[in-house]
Formats: sequence, C-alpha cells, structure tokens
Amino acid sequence: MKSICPIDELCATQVAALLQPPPPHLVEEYFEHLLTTKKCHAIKVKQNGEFGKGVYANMDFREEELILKDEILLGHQHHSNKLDCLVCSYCFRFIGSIELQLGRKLYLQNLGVSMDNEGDVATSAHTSEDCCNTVSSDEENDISYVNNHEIMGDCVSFSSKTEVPLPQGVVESLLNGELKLPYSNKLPLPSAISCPGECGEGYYCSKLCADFDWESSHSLLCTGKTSESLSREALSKFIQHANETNDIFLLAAKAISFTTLRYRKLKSTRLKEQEKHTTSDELDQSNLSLLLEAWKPMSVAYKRRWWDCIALPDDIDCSDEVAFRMQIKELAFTSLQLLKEAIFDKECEPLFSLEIYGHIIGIFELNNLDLVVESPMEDYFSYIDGLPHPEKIQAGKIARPFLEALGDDYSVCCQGTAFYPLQSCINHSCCPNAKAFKREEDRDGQATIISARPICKGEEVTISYIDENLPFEVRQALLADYGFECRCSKCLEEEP
Ligand SMILES: C[S@@+](CC[C@H](N)C(=O)[O-])C[C@H]1O[C@@H](n2cnc3c(N)ncnc32)[C@H](O)[C@@H]1O
Repeated sequence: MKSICPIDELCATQVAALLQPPPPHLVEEYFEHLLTTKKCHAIKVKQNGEFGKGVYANMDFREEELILKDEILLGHQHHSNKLDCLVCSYCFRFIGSIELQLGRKLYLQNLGVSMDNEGDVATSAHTSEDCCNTVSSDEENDISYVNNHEIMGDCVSFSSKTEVPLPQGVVESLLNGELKLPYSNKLPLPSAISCPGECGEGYYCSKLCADFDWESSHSLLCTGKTSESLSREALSKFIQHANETNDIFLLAAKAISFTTLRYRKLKSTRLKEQEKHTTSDELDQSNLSLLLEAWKPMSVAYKRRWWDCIALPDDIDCSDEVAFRMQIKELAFTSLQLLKEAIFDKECEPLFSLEIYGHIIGIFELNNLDLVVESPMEDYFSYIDGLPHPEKIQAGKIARPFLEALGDDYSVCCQGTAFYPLQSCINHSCCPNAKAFKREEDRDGQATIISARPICKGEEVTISYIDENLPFEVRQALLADYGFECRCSKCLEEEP
C-alpha cells in the first residue's frame, strides 16, 4: 500500500532505522539489563528459538511457583470501564475507599451516565488473565487529596436513564464521606490523588505514581492547565476521536509521548556533558542516535503494521479485505494527524510517521495482555457475608440495599490493555508450562506468570494465549487471529 502520510517520505531514512530489527545480541543485552535492574535472575530472554525471542527458565521451578512479575511499560484502563472503577492511572490499583467506589458508581448510575465509547473499529485484546485481588492500604501525605465530587469524572456524558432506587442523598453521603459502611475499614484503599496537571481525568494511589506517570508520558498528554502539549484543544479532539473510534490510539499516543520524553531527557543529559557540536550534520546524526536510544523499548518488541496484522472481522467478506485494511490505515492516519496537532516535536518527527504509528499499534495488537485488576467490592461483600451471625445480620441490613442498587455489576474488574516488556517475550504453547494468573496478593496492573507444572532450568517458559483444551482446528483458528500458525509440539502432533 502506498503511504498517505508525508512524514513517511520526508523521514524515510530515519523511519527505516527505527524499524530495523536490532541484532539478536543487542536484544539479549537489552533484556539482560532490564532483568538485572529488576533484580530478576529467575529467567533469561534469548533470541535463538524457532519463534524469535523466547523466555527461558534460569532456575528450576516447582508447580505453582512465581516465575515473573512484570511491570507495565504502556497500559491503560478502557474508557468504558472508567465508570465502574476508580483506579490509579499508573499502577491500576483501586483507590479511594469502599464508600467512594460504591458511591461513585451509584451516583453515575443514578444520573444515567454512559461512556461515549460504542464504536471500536478494532480491538487489541489478547490473552485473558484469571485474577483474584484483595485490597491494600498505602496512604501518602502532603499531597492534594481529591474532593470526592471531583471524581465524578470529566470523561462521561449524560443520558436520562435512571436505574438506582437509592435516594440521591444517601449516595452523596457515601461520596462526601459522611456515611461509613460497616467494616469498610477492614478493606482500606490508598487515597486518591489528583493529577498534578489538574486535568481531572487522572488519579493516583501515591505521589510516586503521579510523578512517574507525569514524567513518563502524561505531561504531554494531560489536558489540564500545566499540560506540556502544544494545544490542549487539539489534545481533547484527539482523545475524543480515540474514545469514539478505538481507544488503542490513546495507548499509541502514550508510546509516542514516552519516546519523545525519553529523547528529551537523553538530549538534555548529552548537552550537559558535551556543550559544543561542530556541524549541524553531526547534530542531526547524533539526534537520530538519541532517538534510536529513546525508542529502544519499542525497537526490541515484536511488531508488524497494525492494518497488515489485524485479523479480518467475521462480518467482513474476504473480497472486501483490501478495502477493510485501507479503512483501518486511514483511521490511524486521522488519529495521527490529530495527535500531531497536539504534541508534535520537530526533533522527533519520524515518530509522527504513519509507518511508526502503525507499527506501534501493531506491537499492541500482537503482544498486549488484558489488564485486569479485581474489584475490592467483591471482598467487601464477602467479608460481610463471612461475619459471625449477629454481626452479619446487622451489617447486612445496612449493606444489602447498596448491593441491590448495584445489581449484577456490583464488582466489575478494572479492565484495560497493557504492553509488558518481559511477558510479551513469552511464546505460546497449547501444552504450556506456565500461565498468566493473578493471586490474592496481586492487586495492581502488573502481569504475574506462575508455573503450571515443574520447569527445569534451561527449559523454555510458555503460556497459552487461548484455551488450550479446545480442538486443534479451533485453536488454530483462534491463533490465526493473533497473526500466527501455531507450531507447538501439541499442534505438530495433532496436525492431520
Ligand atoms: C507475544 S509474541 C512472543 C514473543 C516473540 N516470539 C518475539 O520474538 O518477540 C507472539 C509471536 O511469537 C510467535 N510465536 C509465539 N508462539 C508461537 C507458536 N507456538 N508457534 C508459532 N509462532 C509462535 C508468533 O510470531 C507470535 O505472533
């Protein structure tokens, strides 16, 4: 397909350099460094296998042993899920209090609020995680705690539907802290801290998370007063377009912002070290090397262009495939143009090429894991249920109307999608020796990989991206949606 983006031609050399796969020894070096930084010596990433990179055990594991906890490199909560769960925008743990989680949901439900996010053209969800979370407490001081009413969310629109039978006054007293639910102090949550840029959209569990998010990507993508974007209006238009079409664009924007900010940091460090450059040619040359360095976390990821690797939806006829892929490409271009208006940086121009944008979304399409964090509401109601008799009756009398008002959706998980640098190197097998599985104590967005059976040192660690118990043909069809034909030992054996 011919490019529709002028930057693709203008920056063809730099774009090609960014998309050039790094040599295997540099990839291994990158992951070695990452694992050392994380003090994780239990695994190794090697690029020598049949399927490109893979993760290998560097020790023996017993069954059900933790192999890896992987922090999110780039992740976000789905727009439509923000109504149900208030979580830290950086680590995705639930925040506020049981009363706030409950009151906020009932308040929005009462007003008939809906998220205007119905039109995803394509999604990038991958392996589902089983998860089971409880809550934790991590109170921070000296920072701006959030007025509960603020948390009603600027990200929502209103319709006239009213479903909640509870009086508004009761819901408001949950929100303003006047009404305390019985035993809610047994399940404390970290206080919600508002975004330092005052966008009213991001909330955090600690100042540390707020600062990390600000420095890694949010300072360019914040729509608040101290935003470092070129235009808050343009940014809002970009966000609206993503929410109306496909919120994967928000994650792609994070990747571009993340790389731009890394580039600026590297550049300022370099300028401090070496003040003078003799020629502008030399400067250009070294700017590209800085951009390549800033891009490294993305350069080592397995990638293809989004519109080339996205699975053809069932309702699209094969004869319309070319038109469908073109439509996806054009949608990405529209999104990129809006993002460019908002955060363009001339020194990072190649990042604003459609080739790079397409490959970034392709990374998410091929590698992302569903981000799932279980709600503390389940734990709260289970706690009440597990009380001894007289206390249970008393607490139940107060808690039951709230449970009934929430209905079936009383305990919706935080749901999103995330790119994990190490987990994404784990290959698929239909007879896996490990699984992505969250334990009681895993209460944030990190990916948790647990051994499914004993694994010996040197053995490749594999997980299943799908239900591995399905018949061969069904598995192959599902994995075709992930863009590959499975060649694991079980499939080779069962191949007709
Ligand atoms: C999430 S990535 C895993 C890491 C990847 N091998 C890499 O080099 O970064 C998934 C990709 O790895 C390859 N892959 C993983 N498991 C495979 C399998 N069982 N059979 C064939 N290809 C596989 C496919 O190309 C797939 O799209």
